[in-house]
Amino acid sequence: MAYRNGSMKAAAAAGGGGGGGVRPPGSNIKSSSFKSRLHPPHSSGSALRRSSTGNFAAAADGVPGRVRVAVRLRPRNEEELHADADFADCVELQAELKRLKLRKNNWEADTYEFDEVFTEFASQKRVYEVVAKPVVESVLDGYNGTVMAYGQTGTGKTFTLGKLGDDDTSARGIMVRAMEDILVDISPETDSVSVSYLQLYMEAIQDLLDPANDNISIVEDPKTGDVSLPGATLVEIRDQQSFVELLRIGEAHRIAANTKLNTESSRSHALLMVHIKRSVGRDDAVSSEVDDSSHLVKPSKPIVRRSKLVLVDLAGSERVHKSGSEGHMLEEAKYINLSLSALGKCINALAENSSHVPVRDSKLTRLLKDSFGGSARTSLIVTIGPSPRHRGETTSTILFGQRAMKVENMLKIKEEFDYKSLSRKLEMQVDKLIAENERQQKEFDDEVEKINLEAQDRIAEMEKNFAEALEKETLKYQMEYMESVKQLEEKMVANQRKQGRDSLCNGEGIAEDVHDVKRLLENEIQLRKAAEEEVNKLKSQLEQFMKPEVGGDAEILKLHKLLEEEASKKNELEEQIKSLQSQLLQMTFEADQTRRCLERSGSGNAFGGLDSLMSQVRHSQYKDSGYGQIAPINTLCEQVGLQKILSLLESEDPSVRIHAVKVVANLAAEEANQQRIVESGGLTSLLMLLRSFEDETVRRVAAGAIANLAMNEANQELIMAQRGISLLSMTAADAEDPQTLRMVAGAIANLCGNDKLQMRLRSEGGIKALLGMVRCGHADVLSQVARGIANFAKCESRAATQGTRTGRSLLVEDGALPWIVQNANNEAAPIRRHIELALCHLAQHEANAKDMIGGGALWELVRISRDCSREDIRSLARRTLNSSPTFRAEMRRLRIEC
Ligand SMILES: Nc1ncnc2c1ncn2[C@@H]1O[C@H](COP(=O)(O)OP(=O)(O)OP(=O)(O)O)[C@@H](O)[C@H]1O
Repeated sequence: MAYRNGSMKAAAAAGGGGGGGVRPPGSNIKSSSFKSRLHPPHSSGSALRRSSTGNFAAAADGVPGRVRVAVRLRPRNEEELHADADFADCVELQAELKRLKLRKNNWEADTYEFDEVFTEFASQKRVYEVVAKPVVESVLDGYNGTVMAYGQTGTGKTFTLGKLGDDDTSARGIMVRAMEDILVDISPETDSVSVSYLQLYMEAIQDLLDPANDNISIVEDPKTGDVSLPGATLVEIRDQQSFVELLRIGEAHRIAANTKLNTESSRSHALLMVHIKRSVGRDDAVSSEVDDSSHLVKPSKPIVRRSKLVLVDLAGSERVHKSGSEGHMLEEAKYINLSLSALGKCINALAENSSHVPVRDSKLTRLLKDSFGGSARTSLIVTIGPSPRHRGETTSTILFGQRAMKVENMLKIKEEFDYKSLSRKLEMQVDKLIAENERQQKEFDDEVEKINLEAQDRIAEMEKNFAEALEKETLKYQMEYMESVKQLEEKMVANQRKQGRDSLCNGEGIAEDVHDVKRLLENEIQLRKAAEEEVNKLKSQLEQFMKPEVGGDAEILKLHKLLEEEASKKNELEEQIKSLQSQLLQMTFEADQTRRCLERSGSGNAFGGLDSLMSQVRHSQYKDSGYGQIAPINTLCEQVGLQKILSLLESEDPSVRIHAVKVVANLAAEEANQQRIVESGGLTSLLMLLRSFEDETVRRVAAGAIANLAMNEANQELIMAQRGISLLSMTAADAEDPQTLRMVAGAIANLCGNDKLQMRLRSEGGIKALLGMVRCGHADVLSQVARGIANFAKCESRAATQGTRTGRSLLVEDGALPWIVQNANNEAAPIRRHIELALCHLAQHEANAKDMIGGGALWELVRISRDCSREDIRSLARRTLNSSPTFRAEMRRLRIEC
């Protein structure tokens, strides 16, 4: 067994990468491998990538990568089986040792070591996986790659690279299998694959996908040295089927010829260029412009890797005398050989690290500039035939492969920013930001609206509270004022009573009373001051409220109005105080007058001398007792005579007077007797009895009799004419017994129902007498008082309707309203009923409306209109409220519906 010479050994040793070159037997020959021991950066981790053991670290600076070379032996063809039947193959393969022995003769052989040695039995699959797959993987990782077949014509270059395997998929060549792996690995959403298919024929580059395009220029990037063919058709590949179709089209356009050595001899170099563009996002490479937007997802900076896989099916080198090429085919052969020879020279130069590599000698070397000594990962498969007849060509091929193994490439990854993709991503980001901004703006607007509404609600509530507080205060001061007036009036009545009772009234008592009244006035002045202070307080609250942020102009105007009303009420109070002061002066004057008058007249006994009648009365009583039954009063009257009975009313004997008054009262209860009693002077006598302070019974019975007489309209006028109202008022002020008061109140109540007596009754203190009696608190008394007020109000209302009366009610003027309002909801039904009617009558007169509103009567009227158990009163109240403009306006203001 022969070995190659020493110079080859040295060259092989210098080849690096742990492989290649001829090694002497027993020397430390390392088995080379197509599989690199380096791993590429940014591996996508696909199944395809996992099969790779390539290592391409430090891609930016490039990693060294020797050209890998495999040799493939074609099986003997038909012709060789016959022609060389008696001869052994010119090569002997030791595949497991990756060695090839080239026989020089029967006893001598040269041994060559390759990165891989494929016997004639090697499958297409294995050839692909060993030779091409590592390159394909590198390309998918972003490196350029070249797989090239070189060999004598007819040795299986096209078979190895371009076989489509239509009928037998196991026969598929490297081109088909490479694309299958590429399509499996890439992501259709972010990556793209496109191909161009060209042939270099007689130094012209023709587009196999568009044969008319037959003079494509080679463009070299002066900076990077990258080679490109911008004029070539570039077809994007989406599926395997369309790719195979493309190959079929290209194959159909490839120039081939029938030579002696190959019936389908390719007459051109074919180059399939597969361009891969892959997007690789990098989270660590975020642009500073978006760093501030921490709430946003940072867009990764889009990186694109562009790589290129070049699959080269070289035309076969041929000895023209063997191939039988002549004429045009000879020309073709010359071009083929010329370009292959140029390729060989370049590889020699590169293998020997020559400073000059004659790349420009042919288009083939220009096209493959990157594949040998460039930045691509390159695999070369050299195909050989077994025939000893072609030993020379086989040797030449093997030596070409050996030299190629010494060529060192510097693998570089090509990455660039994908500005288009970045722009798209940023646009999406901007859209998101705009949408987010709009959402936040809407949220903000909604929030502002909500706050506005809440503020309005709060202002409305404050307004309401303020109005309520104001109203409450007003009411409070009015009540206090009324209370003061009442006290004054009580005092006045007490004075009257004292004047009437004490014949010798001395100046000291009056002075005391005057002093008391003055004290009350001082209290009143204090109250007025308190009211003024309250008004000032309200004013300051108003000023506070007038601040722009609290209330608007309308609110301020409203408050002004309320203040004005408050001030006018205060003025009214002052007026009333003045009036009370003048009344006090009048009272003092009258008291003096009365005292003087009494001093002048002295006291006397107007009654007497009726003993006989008395005995009859006593007898009558006795008879009643003795017979067990009461004799009818009328019978007594007939027997004794009315005149006689009436005269007994003035008897000096108190017991006689009592019996006599009882008799008269019983008679007065009969309507038929009333006129006779009055005509006979009974009314006068009865009125006089009211003065008999010493006996409550006499006064009570007399008052009852007067009350009965007062039921008759004619008698009412007589009672009034005889100053009966003054006497009744006096009794009302003085009496303590509820029954006496009930009788007096009943009598006055009857008088109140007379239209003609209204003014006089009032001027003689009838209303005040009525009101004075409420101090008693007895329901019977209160009921009579309420009845009197209702009667009076009814007459007033009638007079107002008839136009005979104007101005506000005398009841109101005499201060009846607070008591009326206070008792409008009295639990005793008779009292309540009379007062409800009184309120309705008062309300019918528009002049009373303002006082009634001020006094709180409106609320009672509204309640009556809603709750009164009697339908007629309910509807009367409703009608009354609705017919009064003042009430209507107030109800609108208070948002009350009736
Ligand atoms: N490994 C192989 N196994 C079986 N048949 C093969 C093998 N290699 C080549 N052949 C056959 O040999 C013949 C020639 O092969 P092919 O056309 O691929 O050679 P070539 O090197 O491309 O020739 P040329 O350079 O003239 O184009 C074909 O019929 C092919 O089928």
